[in-house]
Amino acid sequence: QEYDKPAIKTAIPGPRSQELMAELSHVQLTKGMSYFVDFEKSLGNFIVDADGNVLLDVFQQIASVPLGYNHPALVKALQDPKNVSSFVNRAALGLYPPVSFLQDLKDALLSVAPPGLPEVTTMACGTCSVENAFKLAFMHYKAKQRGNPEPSLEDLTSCMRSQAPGTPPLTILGFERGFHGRTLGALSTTRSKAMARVDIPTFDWPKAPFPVLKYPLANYERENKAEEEKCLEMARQAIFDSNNAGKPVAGIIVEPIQAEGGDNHASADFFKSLQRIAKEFDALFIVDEVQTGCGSTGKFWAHEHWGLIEPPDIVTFSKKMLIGGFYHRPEIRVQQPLRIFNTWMGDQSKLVLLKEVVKVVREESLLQRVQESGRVLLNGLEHMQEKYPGLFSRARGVGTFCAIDCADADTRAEFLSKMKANGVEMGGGSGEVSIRFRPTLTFSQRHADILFEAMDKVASQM
Ligand SMILES: Cc1ncc(COP(=O)(O)O)c(CNc2csc(C(=O)O)c2)c1O
Repeated sequence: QEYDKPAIKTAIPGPRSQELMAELSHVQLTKGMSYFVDFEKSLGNFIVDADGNVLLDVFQQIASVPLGYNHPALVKALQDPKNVSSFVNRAALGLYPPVSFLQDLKDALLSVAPPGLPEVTTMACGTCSVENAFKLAFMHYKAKQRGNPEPSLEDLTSCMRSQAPGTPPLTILGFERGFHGRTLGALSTTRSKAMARVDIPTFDWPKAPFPVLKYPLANYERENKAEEEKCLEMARQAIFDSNNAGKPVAGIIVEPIQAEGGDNHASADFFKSLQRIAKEFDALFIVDEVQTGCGSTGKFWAHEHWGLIEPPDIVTFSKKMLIGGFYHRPEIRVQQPLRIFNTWMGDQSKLVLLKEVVKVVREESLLQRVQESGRVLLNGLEHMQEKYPGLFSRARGVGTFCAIDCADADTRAEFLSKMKANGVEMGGGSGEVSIRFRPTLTFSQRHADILFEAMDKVASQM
C-alpha cells in the first residue's frame, strides 16, 4: 500500500543526498541531478529520497513509470522462478531470441498495438527507436525509388564513400519545439532546447512550426483553426522546397503532444491533415509516442484520439512501455537481415515486466481511471488559474497528460522548488514556462487532493 501523504523532514536535496552527490561528483557530472532516491522505500505514486523525505511524484522518472514504484505485480514477476532466466541472460534478440519471444511480444506489445499496426521491432530506448524508424523510412524510400528492395552494386560501392546513390540526400520533416532524442539523426529533429544541439553536427533537415493554440479552446476556435492551417501550409511548403532542392523528404515525424517543447497540443484535424500531406508527398507518417504512449492520455496511444482513417506508418514508443521500439505497417518491414539491428534489440526482461503492466492496466481498467483522474486534474488546474491569474494560464491536457503555464521561467522555477519543499515532485517543466504533469496510470482523486492542497498553499505564498 502507498503512503498516506508526503512527509518532508529536510531541505531537498538533504544532507545524505548532498553527501552522495559529492562522492559521485568525483566520477561524473552531478549538476543536473535533483536528489538521490531510496527506490526500496518508494511506493506507488510516492517517491522517497535518501534523507527519508516522502514526496507525491507526478513526474515519475521523466514520465517513464507506468504503475508507480515497486508495484506488487512487477515485484511478483521478478520472484517467479520461470522469469529468472530472462533477467539473468540478456538475449541478443536479433540473432538468438528465447523460445518465449513471440508469445512475450504478443502478450506485452501486440496485445496493445495501435490499431492497424500488426508488426513490431523492439529497441532499448526512445532515441534508438526514433533513429531506427528514420532508417526504416530511408530504406523504404530507396527500395521504392529503385523498384527493388535490394541495393544495387553502385549503391553498395558509393555508400562506402558516403556518396549518392548509396548514401542518399534524404531528409525527415520535423517540427519546431519537437523532441525526438539526442543521437545525431534523432537530434536533427529535436528542436526544444539549444543545449541539446549546440556543438553537435546535425543534418540540416526541413522543419515547420507547430501550432501555438490559445486557451480556453472553446473561445478561440477560429484563431486556432487558422493557426493550424498556417502550420500545415508551412509544412507542405517545406516538403515541397526540400524535394525540389534534391533533398527528398522520406518521412514526417510528429508528437501527438510536444512533451518537451512546452506541452503543445493540436486538433485531430491537424494530424489528419498532416497524414494527408505525408501521403501527398509519398513520405512516411511517423508518430512519436515515446512520451504520450501507454495510456496517459486516456487511450493506450494518444494518436487514437484522432480517429485516423488509416494507421500511421510507424509509431515509436519507450518510457512507460519499459522497453523501446516501434510498430509499423507490414509493407514497410525491412527486407534484409542485420540492417535494423543492434546487439540486444531491447531487453527480454522488460517484456516480462511489460506483460504484467498490460495485465494490470486491463484488470484494473486503468485507462478509465486515467480519463476520470484526468478530468479531476484538468478541472483543478482550471480552478488554479482562475484563483491565481497572475501566476497561471493555459491549463490544458488530455487524460492526465496535463500542463499549465507560469507567468515566466523564474516564476516556474520558484514554484517547482517550493512544491518540492511542500512534498510534491513535478520535474523541471516543459518548454520555457510550462509545468507538466506525468503521473502514473494509478493516479487518483486522493493524489489530486494532495497535489492541489500543495499547489494552493504554494501559490498563495507567491
Ligand atoms: C517524444 C520523445 N521522443 C523520444 C525521446 C527519447 O527517448 P529516450 O532516448 O530519452 O528514451 C523522448 C525522451 N524524453 C525526454 C524527456 S527529457 C529528455 C532529455 O533527454 O532531456 C528526453 C521523448 O519525449
